[in-house]
Amino acid sequence: MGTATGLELGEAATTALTSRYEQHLLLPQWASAGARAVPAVVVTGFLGSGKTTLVQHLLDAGGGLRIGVLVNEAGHVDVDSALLNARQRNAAVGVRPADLSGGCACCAVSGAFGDALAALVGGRAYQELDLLFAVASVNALRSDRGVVAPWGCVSTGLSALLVAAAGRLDSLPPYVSVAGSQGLHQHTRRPAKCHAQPTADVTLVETSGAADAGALASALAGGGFLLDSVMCVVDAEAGAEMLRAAEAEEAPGGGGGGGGVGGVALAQLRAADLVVINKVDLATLGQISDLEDALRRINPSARLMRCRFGQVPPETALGAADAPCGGAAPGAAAGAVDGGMAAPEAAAPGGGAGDDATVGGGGEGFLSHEGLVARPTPRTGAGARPRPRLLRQQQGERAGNGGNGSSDHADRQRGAAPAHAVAFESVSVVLEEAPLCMACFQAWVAERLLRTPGLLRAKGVVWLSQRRRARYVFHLSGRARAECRAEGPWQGPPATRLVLIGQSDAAAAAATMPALPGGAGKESDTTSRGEDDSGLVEFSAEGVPLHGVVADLVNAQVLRAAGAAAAARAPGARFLCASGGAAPLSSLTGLAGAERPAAALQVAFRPWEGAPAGAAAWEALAGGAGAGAVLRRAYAHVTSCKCDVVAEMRLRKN
Ligand SMILES: Nc1nc2c(ncn2[C@@H]2O[C@H](COP(=O)(O)OP(=O)(O)OP(=O)(O)O)[C@@H](O)[C@H]2O)c(=O)[nH]1
Repeated sequence: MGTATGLELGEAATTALTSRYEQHLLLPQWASAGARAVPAVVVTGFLGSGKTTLVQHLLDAGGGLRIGVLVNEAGHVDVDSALLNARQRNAAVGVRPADLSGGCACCAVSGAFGDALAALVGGRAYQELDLLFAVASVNALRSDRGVVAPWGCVSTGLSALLVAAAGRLDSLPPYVSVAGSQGLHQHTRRPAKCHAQPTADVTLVETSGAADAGALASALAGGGFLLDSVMCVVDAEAGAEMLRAAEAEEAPGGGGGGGGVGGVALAQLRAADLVVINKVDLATLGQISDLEDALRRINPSARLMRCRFGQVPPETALGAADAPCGGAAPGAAAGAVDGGMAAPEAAAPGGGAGDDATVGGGGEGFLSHEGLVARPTPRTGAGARPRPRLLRQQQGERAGNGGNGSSDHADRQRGAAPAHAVAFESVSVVLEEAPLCMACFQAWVAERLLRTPGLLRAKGVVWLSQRRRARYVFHLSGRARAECRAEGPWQGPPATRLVLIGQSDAAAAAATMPALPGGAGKESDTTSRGEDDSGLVEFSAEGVPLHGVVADLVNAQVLRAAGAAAAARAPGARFLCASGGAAPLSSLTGLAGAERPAAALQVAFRPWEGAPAGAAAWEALAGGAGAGAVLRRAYAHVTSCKCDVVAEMRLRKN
């Protein structure tokens, strides 16, 4: 099945996950559990690093496995489950949302999470499902409160077969106990037991990027779930810089005390069994190499794995704690750091040649799952299974050695505020009455969101007047990279719902929208009118990819040229949206450039005095040196070659 990024999953990938799962069930600790415990994987990572993207990939790769997902979300607008649901072929089922309000949610998360787990395994709908896709939304921030989102499901039949084959029949006594409201060390408090028939094969737990995974892991481990491993996703482009700052902050005299952004990131990394270095398409080999050095310093025993768009080999979702530690697998080249995979295209150690080039798909030094031959991770001994690092840490802390991770919750026990509670604020923006003018939205993004210091993340869905029927998904993450793309029609009533997350009052500052409804800008007038296409130009480059044409590069050129031309002529007119087309939707990450192919691009111009409308505006702004010319130049050689592929370039006004 194609993903939103256009990357394909092979049958081998799904089979690999299934066979990894079978191996799990045959392990002695699972067989002797006396209950049908469900393996649980905690997926953590800093804000915007790509957790949802990775989880989505694993869901796509799930094949016959019934995978439940609990999403620990920041902010009261539950964006992540909406985003996941949007891409799922699942129907939502009617499990009543649970209110998780009250208290610092990361520290109250065990109780809330416990309730979510209990409901998960006890609900009637759950009993009827083959595969559960569960989303538990838990607020990890101070200002907003979370809710547990409705759960969705898909049906397959393979899992029952696997369970039977492994001798783990559903008639085994089911038992789930989840407990604790005070974080890592008190997971036996407030026991909440639920007798039910758990039928999910694997539970993936996605934490919000601001959350400490410890409380979630404790709740899982203290219940009928077996904590399999903790994965931490890191942004290849933004990661090294952030970790440098975090380590400096943590150093004696650094003044951080773990209460800043970096403290949360370090705690997450130290708890990880597997660190996924995501977004390698945006980073140079030098950046990735620096990042890997930092990661090995912070957590020498974690496995490291590079990928883009979360495309890890699906079977790594299970058994990360089993793999040989220390980064590189035996026999793998230095830098090719997957403990469980053969790696024919090993990354160049130390950055290698091409240090200045980003590491795109298949580029030098890039290690992706494509082309890799999956094989099971070797075990360290007959039946041996190392405990996930997080559990080892907790054990160490209880034994009084302090450990490295989860000092946040240790602080909490000593009465101090948890680190994340003082580090982040979230603000939700909900506009239901009218769609937004695309140009105004773009201007707000370019002039406000991208220029507010301390704003770490923004995401959500956007309702635009130029495309009322299309549901646009917006992300701002990493190094001020903004992306907005249409993802099909609205499933429910359209509305703009955004969550902004930042340090201190950055989110609140950024949320002011002078040019949007409710604000003071005159442009807001346009939103109350009908379909408004003034200033919007959609142009398509159809027929790509062509022989001899690198669509990614062409798109990057187009966007840069259009952005530069537009920005020079009209401030705020340089933000581009990708729209759906015949080709897979693409991700236009970055304001002025894109490294990924697009089927159709949109650019909207904020009206300015004397601006011509529509296509004329496009020509006025981008005409001579703009996108049209760039496209024509890029494809010029194709028409004169012997290829039977024809480049069709169009500038199309909506
Ligand atoms: N270029 C590029 N963009 C990526 C990659 N992976 C994810 N993204 C984009 O990064 C943005 C954030 O991705 P998410 O998966 O939502 O990140 P997240 O970690 O779940 O975010 P939070 O839950 O808010 O912490 C989205 O715009 C993704 O499309 C990648 O490998 N390369």
